[in-house]
Formats: sequence, structure tokens, C-alpha cells
Amino acid sequence: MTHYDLLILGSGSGNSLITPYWDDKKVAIVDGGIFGGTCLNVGCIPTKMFVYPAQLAGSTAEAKRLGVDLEFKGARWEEIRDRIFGRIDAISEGGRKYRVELENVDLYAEFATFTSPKSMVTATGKEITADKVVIAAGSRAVLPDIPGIDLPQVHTSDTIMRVDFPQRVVVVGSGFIAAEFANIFHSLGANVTQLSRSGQLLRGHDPLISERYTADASKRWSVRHATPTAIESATDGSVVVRYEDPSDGASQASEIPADVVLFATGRVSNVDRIDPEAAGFDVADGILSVDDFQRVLSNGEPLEGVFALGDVSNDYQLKHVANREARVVIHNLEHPDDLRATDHRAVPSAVFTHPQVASVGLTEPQARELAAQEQWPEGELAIAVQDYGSTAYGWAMEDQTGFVKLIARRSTGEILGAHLMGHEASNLIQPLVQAMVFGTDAHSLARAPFWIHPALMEVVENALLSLNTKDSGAL
Ligand SMILES: Cc1cc2nc3c(=O)[nH]c(=O)nc-3n(C[C@H](O)[C@H](O)[C@H](O)COP(=O)(O)OP(=O)(O)OC[C@H]3O[C@@H](n4cnc5c(N)ncnc54)[C@H](O)[C@@H]3O)c2cc1C
Ligand SMILES: NC(=O)c1ccc[n+]([C@@H]2O[C@H](COP(=O)([O-])OP(=O)(O)OC[C@H]3O[C@@H](n4cnc5c(N)ncnc54)[C@H](O)[C@@H]3O)[C@@H](O)[C@H]2O)c1
Repeated sequence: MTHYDLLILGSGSGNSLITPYWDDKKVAIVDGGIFGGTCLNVGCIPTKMFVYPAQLAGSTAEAKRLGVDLEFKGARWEEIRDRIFGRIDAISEGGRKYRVELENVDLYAEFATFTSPKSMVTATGKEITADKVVIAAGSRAVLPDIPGIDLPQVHTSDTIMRVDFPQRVVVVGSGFIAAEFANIFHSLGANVTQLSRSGQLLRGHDPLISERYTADASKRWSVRHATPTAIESATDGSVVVRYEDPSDGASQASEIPADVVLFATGRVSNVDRIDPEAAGFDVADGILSVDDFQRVLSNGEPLEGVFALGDVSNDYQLKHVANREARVVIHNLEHPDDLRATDHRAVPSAVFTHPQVASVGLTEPQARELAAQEQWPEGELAIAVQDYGSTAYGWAMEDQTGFVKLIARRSTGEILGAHLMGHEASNLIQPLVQAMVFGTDAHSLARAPFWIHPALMEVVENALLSLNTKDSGAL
């Protein structure tokens, strides 16, 4: 048995916890997967490195509308892939080497489970104990249990980015990952079919986003209201995806050939893989339970010196949330008598598809529910939708799809939610996130700062003005 001052389970966001504070202390980091975790190796970073070339490839269609004739001659997928992973793999390996070479840090490159709140056993039987423990074990993709799901042509986001270029891609799912990959493959020249069991894409978003994104995506690639039932090998090395199409009421069986099939059907916390029962950790709705200070709970009470962060213990499944929680854990590990809490208000997200989608706060149905629950007077809910095309830069772009939807409380100007679709939505949303966090009302946000003319950001300014919330005095 080896004892440490700190044991970290998971080298994704967990890797950032080893600050200079630990230089003269012994640290164990345990990871049975690729060093650096999901975001670096198979998540945010490589996907966005594909998204950008896909955006360039897709821009030729938009240029045409503006009188610029660009030709998409094709994408060198294998070159793009090898460039991306040439960088990513080197960063992962460099990070691993750096850790291994530190005298005070031991890396256990194997899976491990808890035997008590502060002790683990690795797959090869090594026992590790520590004074303090941080669980940053992440999440994993889930696949439906249907015949053929184990075929080599079937992928999750973990493996799809390493394939040779597929001519025919079937994407199953309608969430973040499906939206990003359907756009990547379509823009880079593949024939994409997306199977959506509800027929509506990005259904977890505000209904206007879901409606307009589904309409836009359906013009670009084939979107079918369908649930896959089986995948079968074809004689030429490809597969056939069988699916039920419930769109006409009576469900009909159909099929589609594919070179690869991507299942983007959600991710679950890895808490079930760390033996939480043996440690007495609380698990609720499949997620490791923590309090506001990121302390792991046992029978509803925080365990001293045991923290968790990231996808294993939150259902946002976003890297910026894991990073924030890691900063809180860093502080709380080093200052046990001055604990700080994670502020999970106004968590934004963006889907890096085309057009981009960005959201923060309540959707319209959620806001209406809140208004009903709290018996707000008629007209208290202020909603504004501003099209990109209604602003000067939107004219320049001849934009036909982008919009900003804002939801606020009229009497106070409190911004309750923001939902954007269009060019750079992931950036345009940021002042709205700031306002929600700092409690800036919509009227003041629209009028107190100058908004650069004629920047695209004016669409946010105009949406705020259209809300017509209480006059805060700002001009
Ligand atoms: C395709 C894709 C794209 C994404 N894009 C974005 C994006 O654009 N923006 C964004 O904000 N988020 C994005 N995300 C989500 C983001 O990647 C995650 O929220 C984030 O990486 C979670 O970090 P983590 O530290 O909690 O877990 P991870 O980074 O997953 O780290 C967990 C580590 O724990 C290890 N581990 C687990 N169990 C054990 C065990 N029992 N023993 C030993 N080791 C174990 C795993 O091997 C893994 O390395 C994306 C995710 C995916 C899949
Ligand atoms: N840009 C980003 O921030 C980004 C990008 C990718 C992933 N992520 C994170 O990763 C998480 C997981 O992404 P995701 O797209 O896998 O999950 P998701 O929850 O966004 O979407 C899952 C989709 O799969 C469908 N589905 C589930 N089971 C199914 C089945 N048996 N058959 C057919 N369809 C089924 C659901 O209806 C849903 O449309 C996201 O919630 C997100 O937080 C973030």
C-alpha cells in the first residue's frame, strides 16, 4: 500500500489540480484512459479543429449569395486528421511525460476503484491511500443495445475522428455531438443522413432554436425522423442501418447504407465504474453527489477531504464548468478552513455546428413555467427576437437564418435567458452571460455601454432594446 497527500482520479480536468502547493507533497494521479482526458483527446479540442476547416469549406455556398464565386474542390480529410492528431497526441504525451518525470508525482496508468472514501485499488491490484482525494472521472458515451452495435463501422465520438474519409455517414442522435459531426462531415463533402428519434434537432434548446436549426439542417443534409433498430454488415465492407420511421403515425421499417455510423446518443457519468458503494458515496440520478464546495456526500453529509468535479458529478457535461469546479477544488484543497462554493448560475453553452447555437439561462417554456408558478402579472415576461438580418452587419452578410432571442422580466429588467443561432453566436452571447452573473438589467446593458457600430454585436444591443423592460435611467 502506498500513501499520498493527494490522490486524483482522472487526468482530464483533474490534471490541473497539481499546483506548486503540492511541490513538497506526494501526489498520485490515476487514469486508465488516454492522458489528458476527454476534452483534449476526443472532445472539445479535436472536434473544433475539424469544425474550423469545415466552416471554411461550407463558406463557398454563402459566398455565392453575395456575388463571390468560390469553388469547393474538396477537403484533404486524412491530412486534416493527421495534422490535428499530430498536435493533440503530442500534447497528451508531453503532459504525461511531464507528470511522470516529476519526483513527487506518481502516475498510475490503469483503471481503479474505491475500497473506502480515501483508498483505491488499481486493476493490477496496487493499493493507494491518501489524505485528500479528488474524483474527476468524467463521463462516457452510451450506446443503445441493438443488433450490430459492436460492428467496426459503428463509432462514438471517441473513434470517429480517426477514420479514413467516409463517403456515406449516418449520424444517430439530435444533440450537441450529432449536430457538430453532421455539419463537419457534410461540409467536408460526405453524404450525411441524421436519424433523430423525435424528428427535432437540438430539442433540449429553446423551441425556436430547435425549430429553426432543424429547418436549416434539413436543407443541408438528410434529417430523418427515425430510430435505428439494427446495423448489418454488407458484402462490400459497408453496413446497412435499419430503422423505424414513426413520422406517418404507423411506424415503418426502412434502411440506409453507410460507410460509418456515429452514435451520438448521450453520455453518462463514470461514477458507476468507480465502485461508489464501497466508499459510501451518494449517487443521485446517475451522478456522484457533491455539495456547493465540491465535497463528495455520503448519506447526505460532506466527506472531509474528498472532492469531485466535472462530468462525474455534474450534468452540464461542459469543459468550462469542469474547469471552474477544478479552480474551486484547488482553492478548497489548499484552504480547508476557508471553503469557496462553485457558482453555477448562468452556465452558457455553445454548439459549434452551422449555424452556431449558443444558450444561457431559461428557455421560453421554462420561463413561462416560472411565471405561472410565481403568479407574475400579465405581460411581466418580456420576450424579444431580433434577426441578424435586421442589423447593418447582418445586411452585409445577407444573413437569412441568424437571430437573438432574449427572455427577461419586464418590471426589473432581469435577463432570464438568451438563445442565439447564427454566425459567431458563441461569442455574441458573452455580454448577456456577464449581465446575468453581475445582475445588470437589460435596459442598462443596452444603454450604458457603447456598442460598436456597425458590428454584428448590434444584434444583441437591438434585441435588448426591443425587450422594452423597465427604464433604469441609463440613456
Ligand atoms: C465530442 C465531444 C465534444 C465536446 N466539445 C465540448 C465543447 O466544445 N465545449 C465544452 O465545454 N465541452 C465539450 N465537451 C465536453 C467536455 O469534453 C467534458 O465536459 C469535459 O472534458 C469533462 O472533463 P472531466 O475532467 O470531468 O472528465 P474527463 O476529461 O473525461 O477525464 C476523466 C478521466 O478519468 C479517467 N477515468 C475514469 N474512470 C476511471 C477509473 N475508474 N480509473 C482510472 N481512470 C478513470 C478517464 O480515462 C478520463 O481520462 C465535449 C465532449 C465530447 C465527447
Ligand atoms: N459544444 C459543446 O459544448 C459540446 C459538444 C459536444 C458534446 N458536449 C457535451 O457532451 C454531452 C453529450 O453529447 P451528446 O450529443 O451525446 O448528448 P445529448 O444529450 O446532447 O444528445 C443525445 C441525443 O441522443 C438521442 N438519443 C438518446 N438515446 C437514443 C437512442 N437510443 N436512439 C436514438 N437517439 C437517442 C437523444 O434524443 C438526444 O437527441 C452534451 O450534453 C454536451 O454537454 C458539448
